[in-house]
Parts: sequence; structure tokens; C-alpha cells
Amino acid sequence: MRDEKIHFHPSGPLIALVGNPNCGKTALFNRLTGSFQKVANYAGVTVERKEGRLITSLHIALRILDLPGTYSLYPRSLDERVTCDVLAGRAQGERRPDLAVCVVDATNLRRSLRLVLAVQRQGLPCIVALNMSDEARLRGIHIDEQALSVELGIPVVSTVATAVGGESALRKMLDDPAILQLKAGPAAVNDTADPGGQQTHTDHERVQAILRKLKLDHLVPDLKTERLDRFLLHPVFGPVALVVLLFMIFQAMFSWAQVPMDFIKDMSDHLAVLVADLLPDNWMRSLIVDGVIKGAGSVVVFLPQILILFAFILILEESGYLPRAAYLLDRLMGSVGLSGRSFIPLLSSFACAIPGIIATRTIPNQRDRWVTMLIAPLMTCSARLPVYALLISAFIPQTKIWGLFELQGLIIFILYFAGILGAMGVAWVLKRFTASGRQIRPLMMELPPYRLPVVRNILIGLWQRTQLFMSRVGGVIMVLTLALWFLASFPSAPAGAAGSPIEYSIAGMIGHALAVVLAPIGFNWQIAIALVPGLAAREVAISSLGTVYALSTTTEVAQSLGPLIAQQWSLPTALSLLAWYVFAPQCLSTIATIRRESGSWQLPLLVLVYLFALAYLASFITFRVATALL
Ligand SMILES: Nc1nc2c(ncn2[C@@H]2O[C@H](COP(=O)(O)OP(=O)(O)OP(=O)(O)O)[C@@H](O)[C@H]2O)c(=O)[nH]1
Ligand SMILES: [Mg+2]
Repeated sequence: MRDEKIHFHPSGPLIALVGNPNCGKTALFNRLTGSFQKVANYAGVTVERKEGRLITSLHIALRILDLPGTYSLYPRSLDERVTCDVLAGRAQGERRPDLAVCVVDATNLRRSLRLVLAVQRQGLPCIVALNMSDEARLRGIHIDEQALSVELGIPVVSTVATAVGGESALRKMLDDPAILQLKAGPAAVNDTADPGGQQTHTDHERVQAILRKLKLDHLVPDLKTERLDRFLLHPVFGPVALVVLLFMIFQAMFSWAQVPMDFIKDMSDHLAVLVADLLPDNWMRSLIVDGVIKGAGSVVVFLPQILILFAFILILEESGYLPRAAYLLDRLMGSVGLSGRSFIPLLSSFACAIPGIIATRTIPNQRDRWVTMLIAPLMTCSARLPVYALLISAFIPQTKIWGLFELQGLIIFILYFAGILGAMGVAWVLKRFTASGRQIRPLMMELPPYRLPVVRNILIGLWQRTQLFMSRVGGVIMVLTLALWFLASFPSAPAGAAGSPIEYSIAGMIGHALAVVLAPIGFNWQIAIALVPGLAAREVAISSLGTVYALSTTTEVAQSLGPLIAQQWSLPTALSLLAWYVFAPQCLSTIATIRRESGSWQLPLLVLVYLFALAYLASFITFRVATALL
């Protein structure tokens, strides 16, 4: 997945949204600027600064900056440093903000106000947006805005970033040009050199005094969340619930997706027949039918499964369950030398390793961050799904076990599990090699309240996924598939040649050469051809197989890829290819991202080498064992 571009508007007053993690800065940013940045119910979603524009009623263009959340101005991780640098005017290519909007979680004033005091000491003009005021009201927390404003000496407004118009009070305040003339308090000298010292103590005292004045110094428990956690974080029921939940997701991916998948397949088959009838029988027809329609169709068919997986991931993200899963798995992760901090980056990697690798910026410990980057590509990203689904539906019968579980869903669960197990194994080996890996680092992670997912956010998330997927199909997948079609079609077979023409083409020759190396793991030359473009993006292997088989079969009848490979491959070959896909580094963008995030070539090269070695080994064992047993 590509990272969203930063829109850059060079002129206009600069306003920064600052606050603790998960207080609703991005939700507020999206409302103010009409953007669609990622919002989710856990700390550490935003890891980079993002810019948007707000036009006031007087037609002044304000530049709004969304920043990563931070607990203090003493940064401990890379994402927190981004925020601290922006506030201090040290960020590269960015001037100091003209105004800081301190976004405050109204249900947790005690912690939020400490950051407000620290921002004020930076010598920046500030205002406070009391966000989540709806939740505060529901929990019986009544905050007197006026009194808080007097205590802090800066303007205070209430907002509800999740409600339409919930940002209007803040918008109105920003509409007033006078807000940009606000005077800042005096900047403290050398404030950032005082982690945990005298200043922190003074701030704590001051926050206590303010809360006492506002009659908010008693803790208001979140009963609903506590009740749910008693079950979901229970030492026995908790892990059981987690496994059941994950298992159900994979079951749903297979049973719900069938109808829309059949529909897409029918449509693309019809289109292929229609276009084939319309065009004269020449290379152009082959390019359009075999290259474009069959190539793209064979990948698009997996969109429903990808969307079902994402719907579940988005719901889990919005509900606040994810950090709980991290908590449940913390002990397990500790046993392989990782902290629960690595959980969310690794979990994001199930969508795509790239945002997962970027999310490692929230991990303060450098060693843990590198290990997480090393193993992130082993998490089964959504691009593997088409490959898994194709092979599984071709080779695994659609039966139920004990009349309950779909066998196909069970196999995909096992494949995901194999990736996780591989990652844990690698982390465990790395723990042996590094002394700091053997230290126990306690998990300090906030558990947010449970929230009902906002349907609109889920729909936007799914729409963005669809766009991304289709642009991949139309972009990199199409280009590589067409390139493969050319390589697989030329030079054409000599007159009177036996065998299919593709065997005489450049791709055929490359495939035959590679097949020598790949024969011990059960791959034939057709698979060898498809793996090469599949190195750039995994799904391309599917469209490439589609093209290769469309060009190598002599039958006129359009046959879909699944039944075709079921006829031509043995079951051990299919299983070996599945094992290959669990481990092999089949994505150039991931390698490029590891290079960028680690700042060196060492880590990406290590990833390439160890993943290839692991994939070859896994496929070899799978193929040999399956051949012996089946
Ligand atoms: N009820 C309620 N929920 C809110 C409000 N504002 C945000 N949320 C929810 O709070 C969660 C966090 O929102 P984000 O906008 O991602 O928070 P953030 O401050 O950007 O978080 P980081 O990027 O991790 O620092 C999401 O689940 C939002 O839907 C609000 O005013 N009321
Ligand atoms: Mg955010």
C-alpha cells in the first residue's frame, strides 16, 4: 500500500493539532479539512505529519497539521519526535506553527492537561478543543469550559469529532482572525531537558489544583468497558475468544465471498467471449483477451474476499479490541524476545507489510523495531490472498468438517498461522543472538474504551481499499501482465514445431531455465515463469499464470484457471507453492520500505536472503513429505 501523499500548501497561517494518542486529532482534522486520513481506536495510528486546508468564512486559507499523538514533549519514539520537532520549529522544511490546537480527551483531563501545560511553555499561542465531549457527558463528567479557560488562560471549546457538525465550535473560533493574534505565554528555557524532573512534578500539582477547582478530581470509571474487559481479558476466556474470533473471520472469508466471486468471474468470462467474438483472430485479440481481460479478471475476482477481511480488520480497529489482543499476546511475544508494542505494526502487516513497517516508528527500542521490520513480511498480507484462494479452491474440496467448519477456511487459517509461527521462530532465533533481546520489557500500552464502530468510517475504509486494489490491478499488475504476455508470445514458434508456442518464447526459455532450480521443490516451468513478475507484486503471479496457461493450452474453449491447474499440477506441487507463498519475499515495495525506514541496505538484504532461504526450505519439505505421503 502506498502512503497517502501530504498535500502541501506553502502559504497561509499554520495550525497544528496536538494531543495525547487516541484523543481524536485525526478525526477532527478530517472534519476540518475534508480529508480521509486513517482514524482508529488505539494509540499510535498517525505516525507522520499530515497537512490539510481549511478555508475560513473570511476566505483565509489555514494550513492544518495533523500530528502523531504524544504523552509529553520528551520524545521516546520516532513518531513522538515528529510532533516535538514541529512544535519546537525544528521540523525539516516546516516553519513553527502560528497556533497550537491542543486536542484534549474530555474523559481523561488529568493526563491531557499536563501536555497542554507543556505546549504552553513552548511559547506557542494555544487553544483547547475539549474533544469526546459526548462520551464525557454520557459518563456524567461535566466540564465547565469557561472555568477551564480561566484556569489555563487560553480559549476552550467543546468538540465531538465523530458527529457531523461536531467541530463547529472550533471552526467558528478559527474563523475569527483575532485567534491568530493570540499572545503566547513566555517560552521556558531548555524545557525538553527535564524528563521526569521538577517541572513534571509542578505540572502534576497544577493539574490537580485545576481539577479540584472544576470539581473533577474524582475518577469516573468506564463501567461498560470494565465489564467487557472482565471477560475479554480473562486469562482463560480471553485467549479462547481471540482464537475463535480469528477463526470465524477466515470462515466468513470463504463462505460469504462465494456469490460475489462467482458473479465477477461470470462477468469477466462473458466479456472475454464477447470481445473474442468481436475481434479478428490475430495477436491483438490474444493481447486483449488473454493478456488484459483474463489477466485482470483472474485477480479482480478476489476483491470480495479481501473486502470481507478488511471489514473485520476495520471493525476490530474501531472497536478498541486491538490493544487488548496485544495485551493477551504480550507474554507469548515476550517469550520470543519481542514486546507487545510490536503487535500493532505486525497486525497492520496482515493488510500490507508497508504500513506495518512504517508503524514500527511507534516502537521506542531500536532493536525491537528492527526485529519487527524483519518479520513483518511474514505476516500474511492481503496480496497473498488471491494466490491462496486460487490454489485452495482448485485443490481442496469444498466440504465441511464435522458439518461445522469449511475445510477451505481451515486451510487458510493454517497458512496464516504458518506465517505467524515462522515470524515467531525468526524472532526467537534473533533473541539468541542479541543480548538486549533477552531483556523483559514490560508493555506500557493504553487500553482505550470500547466504541461502536462508525459505519461511515468502515465504508470509507472499504472504499479506499477497493480503489487501492483496482489501481494496483490497473497499474502494476496490468503492466507486468502485459509485459509477460509479450515475453510469452514472442518470438513465435517455428513452423511445424511440436508443443505449445509459448515454449519457444523468451518467457518459455526463462521458465525452462529456472525450472531446473525449482524442480526439487516441485515447480514446473509455467510456475517458474509466473514467479518472476510475481516478485514485484504477489498477485501478478495469478494473472501471469492466467496468461501463461491461456497461451499454452490449445483448446478453443475458454477455461478458467482453477480447474486448469487442478488438471495439470499434482497436489504436492500445489501445497509446495502454498508453502512458498507463506515465506517468499514476493514484493519489491516492501523491500524498498525496509530500506527507507531502516536507513541502510543491511536489513532489506537480510530480509531478501533469509526469506528466500526459508521459502525454499519450506517448499522442499512440503513437497517431499506430501509426495511420500499422498
Ligand atoms: N465518541 C467519540 N469518539 C471519538 C471522538 N473523536 C474521535 N473519536 C474516536 O476516537 C478514536 C481515535 O480517534 P483518532 O482521530 O484516530 O485519534 P488520534 O488522536 O488521531 O490518534 P493517534 O493518531 O493514534 O494519536 C476513533 O475510534 C474515533 O472514532 C469524539 O469526539 N467522540
Ligand atoms: Mg491520528
